[in-house]
Amino acid sequence: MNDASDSATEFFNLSSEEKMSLASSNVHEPVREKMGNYAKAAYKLQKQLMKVVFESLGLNANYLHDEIEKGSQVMAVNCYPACPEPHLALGMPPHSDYGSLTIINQSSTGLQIMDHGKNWHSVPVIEGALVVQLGDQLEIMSNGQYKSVIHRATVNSEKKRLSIAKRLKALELPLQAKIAEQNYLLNKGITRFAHSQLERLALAHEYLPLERLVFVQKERLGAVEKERSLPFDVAWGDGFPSEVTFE
Ligand SMILES: O=C(O)CCC(=O)C(=O)O
Ligand SMILES: [Fe+2]
Repeated sequence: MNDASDSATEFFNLSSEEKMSLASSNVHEPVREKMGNYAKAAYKLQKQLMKVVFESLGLNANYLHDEIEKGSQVMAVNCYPACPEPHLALGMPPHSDYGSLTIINQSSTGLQIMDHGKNWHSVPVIEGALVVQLGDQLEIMSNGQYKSVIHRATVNSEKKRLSIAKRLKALELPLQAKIAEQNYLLNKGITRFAHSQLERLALAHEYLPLERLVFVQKERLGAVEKERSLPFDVAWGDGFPSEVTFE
């Protein structure tokens, strides 16, 4: 943990030229060693946590094993310089992460999460502790039993803040999870196809909380339905079977 934080600090203290000199397409270069070790350790932890989550849902601990192995891992190292007017600025706007699990290592307070009453709470920094956040994919997979947390990053007037966010997203949900996803989204008034479109939009625009995606989709759906007078699934369907049986 400390190695990764130190590497991030060292990196952001470099000049632009020095930063450029470290650019490479080889993720195994020695310069990446400390961060690479951290990424590996965080990935191991994420996989263990996914097992616990699946077990808590009454599923096999190895559920989605292959999809997780083949899924994507992104490590974002965020640097928020000190801001003279922190009440007027945000380091990162409110969003939920689109993957399953994110592990955050923050150098100082700044991460805030939103509760049901839409109040913001600061996540304390506890020496040696990491923050685990659930993302949209887990909310969808668990049919809403687990909630994707809406969070944001505030800035500080005196000191620069660093955070390392290690994200994990399973590749493609298998059929059973897709059914759950489809039902969940349908309950919210959104088709899976439209969700995937919106997910792409979210990726392109970096972040959009799930609730916001649903809202945007509903707005669009209203417009499309009016325009074409077609039933919900026909207007936005993706060929996903409406009835599937399991053994
Ligand atoms: O800086 C933080 O604590 C939050 C970072 C974050 O939410 C992200 O990278 O997705
Ligand atoms: Fe995030």
